[in-house]
Amino acid sequence: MTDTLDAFIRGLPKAELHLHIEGSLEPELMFALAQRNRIDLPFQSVEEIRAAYAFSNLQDFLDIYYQGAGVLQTEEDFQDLTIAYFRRLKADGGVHAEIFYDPQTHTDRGLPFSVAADGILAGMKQAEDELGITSRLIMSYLRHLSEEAAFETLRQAEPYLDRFVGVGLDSGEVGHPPSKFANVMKASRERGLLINAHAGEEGPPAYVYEALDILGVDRIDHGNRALEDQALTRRLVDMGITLTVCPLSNLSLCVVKDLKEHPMKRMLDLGLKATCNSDDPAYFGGYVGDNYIRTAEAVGLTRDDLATLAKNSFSGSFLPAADKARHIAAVDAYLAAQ
Ligand SMILES: Nc1ncnc2[nH]cnc12
Ligand SMILES: [Zn+2]
Repeated sequence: MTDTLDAFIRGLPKAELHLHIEGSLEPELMFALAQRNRIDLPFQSVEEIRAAYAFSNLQDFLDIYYQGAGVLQTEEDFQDLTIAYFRRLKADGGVHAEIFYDPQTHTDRGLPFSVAADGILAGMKQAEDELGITSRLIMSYLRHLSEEAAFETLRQAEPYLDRFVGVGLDSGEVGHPPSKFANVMKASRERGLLINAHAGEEGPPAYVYEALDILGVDRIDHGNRALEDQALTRRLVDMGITLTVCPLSNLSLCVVKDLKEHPMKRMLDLGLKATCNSDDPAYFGGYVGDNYIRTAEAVGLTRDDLATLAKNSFSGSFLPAADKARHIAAVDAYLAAQ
């Protein structure tokens, strides 16, 4: 990889559309918050934490990720976590982000609903004021829990609904198909929320069909396994559905064995609206810029491919049409200036 491609990617204006804020908790901050909140961690050092980040599948990762989130106790903790992420995004040329958080991970350990929500929203405002980065917040339902528990989360979220752009569906996919959440997703949509679902990360193409047909999703998170089904792939292309693809996550969680086998290039060549994202960057070895760079290296993305990814990140965002057009024009202007 030449330095020039690295610089080209970091300067390319982009949005991140698939980021779990709890997944941006770096070991250093985990240690600092554990100390601040007098919480014992089962690790003696930052190096020991990083050494534990060797996953063979999604569940391996989730076990450590939910444990790590336990150090987040106060609004200030969530604000510190959030602004730290946006500083990284700024360094990678990010100008907008639509971020997930998992309310149930926090309410289930006794925090009031307001603590995480207010802290993250404060961090997002700080990012806009200090860094000029805009953002939107998406609350995700944990799919290993019941639909009833998701309904309870929607009830608790009632005072915040004007500050959430949408809902998501995450956590362990296999055995928890989108159809399990049909009613709560319908209720969420009726409250004006846009619908996202992780589908086709580890789960089969049938889960992607369910996300489309039963949930009526506005975006699919991951979507890799849709490529196993030609008719489904064609449908995603025809519908222009945005896929929030996460290459380094896919590598860490063994969705692909080698980054050289990653389908990103194939997705673009097929005309899918793929975007490039980091998912849980503190756990998967890279933020959004690293995801662009390492994928470009591994599968041979051209500058035009990279610009397409950046444009897809804006066209697939939940921003108003005029803002999308302004950001896409900025990508074209950036390309023309090279
Ligand atoms: N990659 C992922 N898949 C499902 N749930 C998640 N929660 C955080 N990251 C996730
Ligand atoms: Zn995810």
